[in-house]
Amino acid sequence: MPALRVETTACRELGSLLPLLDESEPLLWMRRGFGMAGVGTALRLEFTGPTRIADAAAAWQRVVAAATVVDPVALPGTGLIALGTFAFSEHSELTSVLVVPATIIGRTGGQSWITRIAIGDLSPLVVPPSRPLGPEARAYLAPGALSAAAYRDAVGTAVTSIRNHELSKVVLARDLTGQLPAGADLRSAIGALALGYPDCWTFAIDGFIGSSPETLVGVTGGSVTARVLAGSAARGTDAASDQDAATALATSAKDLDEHEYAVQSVLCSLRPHSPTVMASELPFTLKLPNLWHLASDVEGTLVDGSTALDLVGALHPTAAVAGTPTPLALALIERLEPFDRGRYAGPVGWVGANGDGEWAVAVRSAQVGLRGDVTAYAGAGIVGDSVPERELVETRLKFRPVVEAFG
Ligand SMILES: C=C(O[C@@H]1C=C(C(=O)O)C=C[C@H]1O)C(=O)O
Repeated sequence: MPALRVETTACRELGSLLPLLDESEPLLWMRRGFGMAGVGTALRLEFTGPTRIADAAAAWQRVVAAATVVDPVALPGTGLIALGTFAFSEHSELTSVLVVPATIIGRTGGQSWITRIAIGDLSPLVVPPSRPLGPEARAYLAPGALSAAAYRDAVGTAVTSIRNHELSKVVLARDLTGQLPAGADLRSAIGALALGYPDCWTFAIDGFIGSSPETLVGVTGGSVTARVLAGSAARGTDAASDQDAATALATSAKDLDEHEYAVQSVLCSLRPHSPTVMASELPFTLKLPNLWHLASDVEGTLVDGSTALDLVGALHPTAAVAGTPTPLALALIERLEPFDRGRYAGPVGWVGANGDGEWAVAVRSAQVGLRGDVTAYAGAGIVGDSVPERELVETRLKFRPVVEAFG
């Protein structure tokens, strides 16, 4: 493992992180304008296959052990960090990566910082140039391998399997594809996501961009948190119908069922690491610009010194994006989805030298290839009462952030 030199320096408030990003290789983790932007790459590690997350956790320990870190700021996100994105499936063709940026610009409410990272000598301390965002990165996204009709059929097949008691829940996705013009500035699509969905985690790593409302896991100083989302409804068209939609969601037996599977999968995976981990008794309704979601916050204290990456490995894939029981749900996904999900619904986030980190479930996302090809996926949790047409409409609403960002 190369020996990284790392130095964090406090700096004046630098304003929006977006103009600092590289147009073609943006690196970002941000919520409500706060977070980290990366420029350049000091180290890139790639992983594939069933042990991709465990391999990344082990590799990260070796990177940390070999690094020399000077970090007088000592806040979450300062010092040595890697941004990461993992493929959903162990069979995925797409690589999972940890990227250690060469320069990180970070900001929280009260503090901004610059971290320089290099294998040899550190570069002089300079603020990366701020460049105005280019014209909109427009791509028309159309159905890919799974048409709307084929998606309804797949949902119908899944409902039959569930009613035959083969499994309890499966999350089925469909795909949209499009093409960006040459030289498109990805930062405008990322900016649209960040502006439209300020309470979500907006990310950009290795061409994978999105704005996720769902925390897979957060680790800070021995505490673990997660926000489970499952169960969705369209927003109303006026205040009264919007309230009705939220109330209907909060009392829908179908959605509460779907949600409970997701909460139980997270609690079961975390319990070995945090025996006292708990979720709120009832889910709350989380309001996003495009949807209502049923949400539960989970909290616990870690007893075994697990790092954020260890817990990512323990949690992925949750029932919010795979189903219950997990192996049967994954097998049905493989059978009914005629595509590789890539990093969609996989873990995306960052890990620090002390193992702290924040990871989201990479929904509301799109992968941009080297030739500007865009692939996006959105899915819905299917249970015995699911109606194919309604699930199709739900995926349409879930595509909205990405479709509008490229629109
Ligand atoms: C699968 C997606 O979202 C997940 C599924 C949800 C549901 O089925 O209600 C809600 C939030 C996410 O956990 C997606 O956005 O593609």
